Amino acid sequence: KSVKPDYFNNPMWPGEAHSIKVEEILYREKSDYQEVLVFESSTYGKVLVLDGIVQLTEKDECAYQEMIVHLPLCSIQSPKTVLVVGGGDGGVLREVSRHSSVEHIDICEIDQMVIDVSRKFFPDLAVGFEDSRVHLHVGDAIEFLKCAPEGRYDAIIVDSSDPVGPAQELVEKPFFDTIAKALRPGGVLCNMAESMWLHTHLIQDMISICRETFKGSVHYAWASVPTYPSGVIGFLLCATKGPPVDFVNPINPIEKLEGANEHKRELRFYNSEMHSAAFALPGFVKREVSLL
Ligand SMILES: NCCCCCc1nc2ccccc2[nH]1
Repeated sequence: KSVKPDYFNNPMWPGEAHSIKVEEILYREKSDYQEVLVFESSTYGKVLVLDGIVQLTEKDECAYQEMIVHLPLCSIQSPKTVLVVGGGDGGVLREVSRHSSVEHIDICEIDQMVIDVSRKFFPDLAVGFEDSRVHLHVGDAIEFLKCAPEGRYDAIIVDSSDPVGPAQELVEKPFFDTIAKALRPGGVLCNMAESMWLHTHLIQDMISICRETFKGSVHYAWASVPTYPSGVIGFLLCATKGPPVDFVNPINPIEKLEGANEHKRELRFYNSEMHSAAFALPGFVKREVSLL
């Protein structure tokens, strides 16, 4: 008899499970790293699921992709070299390419299957790979960053899956050390930083590591993503020692960027007001997560 999976027994959000109505399974294979699933939902468009965890849906991916990219890139004057860790669906690349000051984009994604699946089922995200500034490296970001030249990047964006299994190392101190080394002085890091409703301990751990590693500033922002557990996702923003970075008031507002809103599809979530508002935190977060 088939054993019903215990939906409530999962490491990231024990005791809760989320359901989206499936109209049709479009793809389901195991890569060398994870199970890759794509299905047509009845109300959120196509959905990408890795090892049972929703990574994105066509309806609300804009919130995550736009915020994780423009929160860092609009916080520095003229970003030129950018590294994307993960992000194999291409959505982050689509957003980075809105910035005409950017000259070189490296992306390091470990799973070729995610790239292939995105190209086939999520053309509006995979369009990011078509930009001539993009240089794709399929492999482990831990190794990639160990070999990265010192001070190479203005911005590094870590679009990882959850720190369970292979991505666990992406929230540990050695990895943050390699990131700090690869960033120029006053360079910025933005990485996915879980949910303030569910993971304040993990967020605190990450902030403590980052405060040690990035002598500059460390900030926490968040956005509403309805198909993520608890309905929100957080972002950790760090700046290396150097010209001070004001994350809350964008020095390089997207509204002033020529062509940022036309090509690739207009912005659907991010703007400078959402940027500043994203750093406003509830009382319980201020108490549980010390950002000083
Ligand atoms: N590259 C996609 C990043 C999101 C992965 C899935 C996910 N969704 C989340 C919601 C709350 C906390 C952690 C989460 N992790």
